[in-house]
Parts: sequence; C-alpha cells; structure tokens
Amino acid sequence: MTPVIQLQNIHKSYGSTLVLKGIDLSVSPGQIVGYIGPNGAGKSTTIKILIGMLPDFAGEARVLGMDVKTQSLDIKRRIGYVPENAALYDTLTPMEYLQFIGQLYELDPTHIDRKALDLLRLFQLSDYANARMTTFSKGMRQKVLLISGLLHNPDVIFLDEPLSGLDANAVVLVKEIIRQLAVSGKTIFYSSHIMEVVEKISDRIIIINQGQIVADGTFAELQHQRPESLEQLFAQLTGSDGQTGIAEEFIHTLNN
Ligand SMILES: Nc1ncnc2c1ncn2[C@@H]1O[C@H](COP(=O)(O)OP(=O)(O)OP(=O)(O)O)[C@@H](O)[C@H]1O
Repeated sequence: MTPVIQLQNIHKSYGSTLVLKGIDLSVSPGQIVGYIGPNGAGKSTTIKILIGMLPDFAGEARVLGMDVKTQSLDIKRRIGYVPENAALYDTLTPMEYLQFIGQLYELDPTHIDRKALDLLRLFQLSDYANARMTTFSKGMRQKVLLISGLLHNPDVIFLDEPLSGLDANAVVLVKEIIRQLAVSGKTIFYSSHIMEVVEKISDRIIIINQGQIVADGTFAELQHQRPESLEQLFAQLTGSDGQTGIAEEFIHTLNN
C-alpha cells in the first residue's frame, strides 16, 4: 500500500540553526499518528514541511504520493490543516469565515452554508454562527478552526495541538471525531502535549527530540520496551527527567 505520508532524511535549518536532523517516516492510510516531543523539538516544523508551507528543506517529502516541493497545490486540495497559532480573521463571523475558507477550496456556497451550520451546531456554536469572533474564547475559536480544517473533507488531516483551549466535553467530542475519521479511512497526523490523549487515541506514537526521532511504535510496543507511562517514557527519552527538582528550585528562586 502506498504510504500517505513519507519523509526521507529530512533536514531543515532556520538560518544557521539545524532544527530537523534526518527525519524518516512513513504513514499508512487510516492511521492516527501522535507526533510528540518537548517544546522546540521540531514538531510544527515537520508539519509545516508536510503541508507545503516550508519548501526550503533537504530530503524528500511526499503526501498522498505527491512531492511536497513540486505538487504542493494538488496536495493542499486534499489535506486539512489546523495550525497551533492560527490567524483567525476574527472581525468575521464563523459563517463568513467558513464561507471564505470553503470558497478557497472551490466548494459550492450553498453546500458550505449547510455544512458549516451543521458542524457549528455539533460544536454547540449555533447561537454564535453569525456573531463577530472578536469576543470568542480560545476554545470557541479552536472549534471554528477545526471546522475550517475539515470542511472540504480532506483525506489527510494535520492537527497541531488540536485540543488547545477546548473544554472537557469538546475534548471528548474531538477525540471521537478523530477516531471516526480514521475509521472512515482518513489519515490523521497530529501533535499534542496532552499525554493521556495521545496514549488513548494514537495507533502509533512518534517521539521527536532535538530534531530526531527517538521512539516510534504503538503505545503497547513502546511500553513493551519500557513499561512506564507515556509521560515517564517521554521524560526519559527527551531528557526532561527531574522536574520535581526543577520545580523546587523555581519556588526557591521565587521566595528569594
Ligand atoms: N520561523 C522560524 N525562524 C527561526 N527559528 C524557528 C522558526 N520556527 C521555529 N523555529 C525554531 O525551530 C525549533 C523548532 O520549532 P518548532 O516550532 O518546530 O517546535 P515544536 O516541537 O513544534 O515546539 P512546541 O512544542 O513549543 O510547539 C525551535 O528552536 C524554534 O525556535
């Protein structure tokens, strides 16, 4: 089966700083891949390369069999992306924003309206469908962003911290949506810092540290290698053990 996502020996620098140091990975259709790592490890950079936002990298990147460097427009039609820090045009209403995004994907305006209203209702945002988003909470904005990334029914979905700001009910809903999207054959590649969620919904977990993959497998496989929680495994593999000591030092510094 042709991999949906394929990265070969990816190197990426910002100026003279090398951020990705030889990333290799291959993802099959219908997989939910949790891509995790400490702050600054290179998660968003990897995702941005995959969606064609950062063409200046070394190595080979393919999505749906297409070359990211030369076929990025064709790829963009078939992928969805929900960024970590998105610039929502918040003087628009959700309906106006979703109409705008839908039309970029050349969807029919009537179809967009119907779909947007239905999806907003499922996220309990019906009452706000025509309100300016300037006053929206972080979670409300995140819901609109999630809808905008999925509106054109993409085959591959990239999510950077998809649960950011969501309340407990919305987290459950989004987890379930991710699961059902994968069951219907979509591929999900997401990054998150919420280990419990990663543990529960990922078919495969990839841990990246300082621009290199340090673990790759199902949660059961990773646990088999080291029978700890994902949080402990993460701390060990990424060298962030000893947080208790750091917290003590932090409090000590505050008190002095
Ligand atoms: N546009 C940029 N210019 C210069 N350096 C950048 C740029 N974007 C990211 N970096 C640097 O590249 C490194 C990797 O950043 P990246 O955003 O990919 O990390 P991340 O794993 O997504 O982190 P986080 O968990 O904090 O979101 C960091 O050191 C960051 O400072």
